Amino acid sequence: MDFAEKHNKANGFTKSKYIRGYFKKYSLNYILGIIALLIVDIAQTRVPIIVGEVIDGIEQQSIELSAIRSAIILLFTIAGIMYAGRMVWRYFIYGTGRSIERDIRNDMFAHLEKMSAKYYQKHSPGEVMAYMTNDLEAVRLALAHGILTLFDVIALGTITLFNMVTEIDPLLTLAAVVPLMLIAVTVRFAGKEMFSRFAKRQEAFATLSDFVQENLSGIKVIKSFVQEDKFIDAFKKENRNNYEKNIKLMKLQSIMHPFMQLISGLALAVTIGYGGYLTITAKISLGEFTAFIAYLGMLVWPMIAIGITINIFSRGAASLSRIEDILNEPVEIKDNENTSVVDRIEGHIKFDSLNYKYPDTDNYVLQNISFEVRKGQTLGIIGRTGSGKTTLTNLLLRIFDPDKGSIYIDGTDILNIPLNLLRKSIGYVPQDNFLFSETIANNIDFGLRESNIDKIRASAEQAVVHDNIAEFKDGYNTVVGEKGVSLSGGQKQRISIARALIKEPDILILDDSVSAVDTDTEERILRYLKELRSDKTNIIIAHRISTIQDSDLIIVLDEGKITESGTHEELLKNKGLYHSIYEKQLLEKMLNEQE
Ligand SMILES: Nc1ncnc2c1ncn2[C@@H]1O[C@H](COP(=O)(O)OP(=O)(O)OP(=O)(O)O)[C@@H](O)[C@H]1O
Repeated sequence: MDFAEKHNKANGFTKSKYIRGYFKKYSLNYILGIIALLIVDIAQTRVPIIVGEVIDGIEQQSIELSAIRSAIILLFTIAGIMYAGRMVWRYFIYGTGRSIERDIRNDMFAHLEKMSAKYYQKHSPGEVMAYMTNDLEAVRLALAHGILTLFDVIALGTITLFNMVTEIDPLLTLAAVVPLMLIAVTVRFAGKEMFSRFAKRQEAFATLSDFVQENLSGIKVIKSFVQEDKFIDAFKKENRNNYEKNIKLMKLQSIMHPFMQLISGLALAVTIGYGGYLTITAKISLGEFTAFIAYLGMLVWPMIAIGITINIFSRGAASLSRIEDILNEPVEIKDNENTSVVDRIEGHIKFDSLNYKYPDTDNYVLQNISFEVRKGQTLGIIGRTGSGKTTLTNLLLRIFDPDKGSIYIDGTDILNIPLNLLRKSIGYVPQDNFLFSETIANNIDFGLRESNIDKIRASAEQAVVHDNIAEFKDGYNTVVGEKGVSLSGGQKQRISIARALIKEPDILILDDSVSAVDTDTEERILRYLKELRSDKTNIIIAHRISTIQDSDLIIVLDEGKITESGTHEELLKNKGLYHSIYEKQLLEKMLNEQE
């Protein structure tokens, strides 16, 4: 991006409607902060004049002690004003930056919660996290530090230059300021490189952190495959990269800082040379000369800050546009004008010639799917891995919407059922049964949030996990470790089942949810389901025939198509895929029993 483009982007920052809404909301804070800043700048630029007058008085031996006392009192008063003023602007401007950052983060999170699975397929968690951290940070910097330096540069620069020109000498001002401008130009252009090196350093650090995090999560796998040395070497590489990026940044900083000091020194040399001459030839007084030197010191900061401010706004604008892209991303799966006023779901499901393919893929993973399950019936789904079973349930939950064909519940197209009602009416036990790092009770109560321990316990009993939970020292208050590490796979599965059962959903979906439990426990769970949910709809996906053989309807999925459907007995008679899976599993069982 070239200078002009970036400059336009800087304008873009304040032109953004979204950010202008926040400027408006916090306008009073900004106004108070800027007023405080102006007062500080005005007070600060009085100091050299007062000191200069005292010096002149002393030199000409015309000053009274009482005048020195008044000058000291005035200087103290100015120091007091500057102290209070700096506190005020810090509070209002930096505080407002933090407030807007908090508000934007809330906006982003609320919007991200509405985004569909399709969105997350295109945007990785790492990318989304970068928007929520690095980009937001860049925007906050513009909102706080950027605004502050912008006004400070204008106010302090103008007042100081005005005082130098009107109170001391215009030509001396020109002679001293020209070298100082080199600082502004240097910061502006070297600053671009500095930001780029800074971003690379951040990136290297983020990669390093991700590496450590993944390593720690997968430490058991690493150890069991004796891969520690490989990971140590890979870590060294990442760590070296991080070191190099830091050194690159440091190198530039170590060139820039002394260079700026050199330029300030040059400006001072010019001032002392030419200003000294003007003093000796009595064109300006000694007091004015010292005041001028003090002003020169005050001008260094605005010169540095011009470049910094432009860079901060450019970066802020680029980050803001990325954040706005997220906020403007349309919510794909939502209620629409055709949403009907249904307030209850009975559970009669009908798939009608449904087809689905994932975004950015060519093949339909579901083709021409049609079947019907009535309220009170259980549907069993079986099929090889990758045959489309999970996809089918995700379409029912509207995690995705179908490309062709429809799904009806109680005769209404699910696209027209209020989304909240649809999802509230379905108890879903996903294959990867994710648990939150909270207590077991809260994990089970997740969809209800009633904190009714009797209900929590009852659903844990139905999921045959109560006895396990009772054995834990803290029982239902046991906090599930990160990603459920303290629980076995089977326990996690059954807690997820309890979480679905507590909702007493009209439709229950178990996606391969009893695969990690032994057959006796599985039988007990299925028995409970039969007793408790005989008047509700159940969908059970399984790889084991024993899990689904009692279903009212079983469908066999193969490469996205229903190749067989019927009851267990009917399917066995068919002698198709179902029959061959059955035979295989029967043989496996017999062999296991013989062992
Ligand atoms: N998010 C996705 N993007 C692209 N393709 C996907 C996605 N999720 C699944 N697929 C593909 O869709 C097909 C069906 O996957 P699905 O998870 O529905 O199968 P499944 O029958 O549930 O498998 P399993 O028994 O292993 O759970 C597979 O070929 C899979 O690779």
